[in-house]
Amino acid sequence: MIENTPHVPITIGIAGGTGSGKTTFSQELVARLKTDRIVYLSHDSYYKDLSHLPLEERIKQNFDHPDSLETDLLVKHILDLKAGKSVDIPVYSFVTHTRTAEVIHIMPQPVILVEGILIFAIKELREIMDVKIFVDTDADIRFMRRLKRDIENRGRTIESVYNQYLQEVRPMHDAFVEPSKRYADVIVPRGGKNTIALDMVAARIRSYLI
Ligand SMILES: Nc1ncnc2c1ncn2[C@@H]1O[C@H](COP(=O)(O)OP(=O)(O)O)[C@@H](O)[C@H]1O
Ligand SMILES: Nc1ccn([C@@H]2O[C@H](COP(=O)(O)O)[C@@H](O)[C@H]2O)c(=O)n1
Repeated sequence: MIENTPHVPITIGIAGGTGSGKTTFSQELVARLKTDRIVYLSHDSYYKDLSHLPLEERIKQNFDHPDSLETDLLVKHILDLKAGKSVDIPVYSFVTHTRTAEVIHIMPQPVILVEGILIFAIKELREIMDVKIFVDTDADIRFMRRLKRDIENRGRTIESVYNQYLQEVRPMHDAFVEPSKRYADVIVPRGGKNTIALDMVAARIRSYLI
């Protein structure tokens, strides 16, 4: 049950492991809704800038631990949007592990969609979500998707994806992401291809927007 009145923006969190289909699910949702009264924030945009470190040091960071993200800024941005203020979202590069010089200016809207692997694992974020959806996909499928995506889009080698997965991604998933599933209101198998779940969530948002 969503308790917000139409005057207070509603915040919907979409969590799940890396490669689970969070982005795909969010994009499908936005496409179904056919409205510009929704803003989309990814926790990924708030990775800390590592430009002060040489590249060989940047790649040694654990990007799957909560400390690698500037969560305070994401919380502030969500609260600002809820209060009717616009915000400037950082733009992050997964190739250089740095924030670019650009920002994306976002105006407040009645629906705030927030996505990220750790958003239910961090209390401050979890507590400002009105609806929590966890996209649940088997680890082997997630790894295969990630391998392809990281090589094609994030400038990685097969070896670097293997090593990062074994050293950081899998242990941090087990320590933080998987246990955070218990906080979800809805658990969605098959992610962005689950049309029943997408229709149900889209219908609930539509009724809120009327
Ligand atoms: N249900 C699906 N079937 C096949 N490929 C998918 C599916 N969901 C996502 N993908 C692909 O897997 C990759 C990772 O999906 P994405 O939505 O970006 O995951 P996440 O945001 O959870 O990391 C993308 O290349 C996407 O196109
Ligand atoms: N510089 C970085 C920052 C993050 N990552 C990885 O991104 C994953 C989270 O993004 P998804 O789109 O997959 O949910 C996370 O598992 C980090 O390992 C990275 O590789 N490099």
